[in-house]
Amino acid sequence: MDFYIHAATILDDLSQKKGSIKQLVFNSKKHDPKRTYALVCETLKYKHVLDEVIESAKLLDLEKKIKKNLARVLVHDLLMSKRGISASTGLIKEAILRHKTRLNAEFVKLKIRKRVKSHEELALKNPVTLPRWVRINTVKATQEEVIKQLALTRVFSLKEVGPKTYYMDETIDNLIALDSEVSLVSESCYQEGKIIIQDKASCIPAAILGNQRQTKVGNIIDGCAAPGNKTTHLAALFPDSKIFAFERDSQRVKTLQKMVDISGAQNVEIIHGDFTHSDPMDPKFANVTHILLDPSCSGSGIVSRQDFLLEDSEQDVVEDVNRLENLCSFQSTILKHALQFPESRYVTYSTCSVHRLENEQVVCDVLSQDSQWKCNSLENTLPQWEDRGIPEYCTDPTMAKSMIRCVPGKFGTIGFFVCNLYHPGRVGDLFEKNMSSAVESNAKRKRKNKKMKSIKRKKEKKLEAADNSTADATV
Ligand SMILES: C[S@@+](CC[C@H](N)C(=O)[O-])C[C@H]1O[C@@H](n2cnc3c(N)ncnc32)[C@H](O)[C@@H]1O
Repeated sequence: MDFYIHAATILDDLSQKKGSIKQLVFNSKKHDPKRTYALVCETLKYKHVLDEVIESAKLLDLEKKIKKNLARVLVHDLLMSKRGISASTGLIKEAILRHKTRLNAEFVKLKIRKRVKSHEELALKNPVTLPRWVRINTVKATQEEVIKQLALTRVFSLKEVGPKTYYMDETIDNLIALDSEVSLVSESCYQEGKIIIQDKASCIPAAILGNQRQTKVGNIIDGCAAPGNKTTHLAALFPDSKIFAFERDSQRVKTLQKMVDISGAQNVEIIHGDFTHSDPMDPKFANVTHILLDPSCSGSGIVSRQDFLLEDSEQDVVEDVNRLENLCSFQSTILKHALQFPESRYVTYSTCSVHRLENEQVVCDVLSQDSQWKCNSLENTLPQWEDRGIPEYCTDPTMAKSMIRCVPGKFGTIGFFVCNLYHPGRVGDLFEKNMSSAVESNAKRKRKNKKMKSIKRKKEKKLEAADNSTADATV
């Protein structure tokens, strides 16, 4: 019975907003966490059904010693698990079993009322299902090869994606969306590194950096690299550059190495160490022109597959402000460091957080102390992406245009933030360039219009003259 009491305590803690399901289950070493996790999630999935059955059977009125969450987990297993309640006989189990017939009858009545045959049809459905985003690793394969190997048929909108179909993303090259339920781990093209499972939002930083080629492209730094999604993306986009991939955590370095090996990238040098301790003046980095910085963050943008199980009030776990402030200070330090490399021209800063403190605020704080770096233009920062930084969070609202926000669940992505920075002293002023090119094309258009008008006028004059001569002839 201890197992059920423990699962009920997790449900109590969830309603008191003490943490997420995963945190509460896996931080506590009690019992088998996987089994507890499964029972907690299943109970939440059927909470509305269980509550109705418990209420109709008057279980809590008749068994005053049993609390609501304990009743929920036990009734769940009694009615919905093939094994029933897996606990040795005792007072609590006996109390529930006394009402077995009544509980079963109420459950059958409810199914008839709801016109369903199986209890699975009564489960709460996840309203936010993200597709399975897959990046085709062009180091090893082409789109055509992968699509043929996975035997997929193309559909033309995200909504249409289902089993055995794919949607070709229009924002990021070589990115496809598959059915959210698809499992790819046993597919040979996954095992061979031809495809990389990577959320669309997470592909944006390397894609933006890949477009910054207005001046020379030298080597690249990925300051916070493991597990290596963005490193391998950079390796594919910049085959002629060396990618220096920093990772300070020894376990995660191993994962990074594995991912780089499987991706087939030959241009990555992994550096096991703290990026903030690297020396920007080291001759090794003298030719670094592009930097991708994706530091540790609160992860508040990550859409958990279980979030929908909690009511809004339970989900709203108050973020520890101290923790956010510490992260913000670390993120500012690491971004400041990234801006010190003497030849670097372009830096993207990204997080999978939705918090101002880790996003706009970090960028604004750092730029307020370094006048040499600026926010890049909208034209150079995926202009077609609708959701930008939040102007009210920026010291200068125009900065928000060089920022991208991905709203969790919208357009099939997790919550994400990217800012695109550049060094005008090394590449020239891109705003001025864009402005002058805009002025130039405006002037061109005016010249063209003038020319067209004068051609038209000449033609009209000719016609008039012809008309006049005809009229003359007729008179
Ligand atoms: C958000 S994850 C990076 C994810 C990665 N960019 C990807 O797309 O797969 C942050 C990583 O940075 C590492 N990290 C944090 N601080 C670091 C530092 N000062 N130097 C190097 N690595 C650091 C963490 O250990 C973690 O692996």
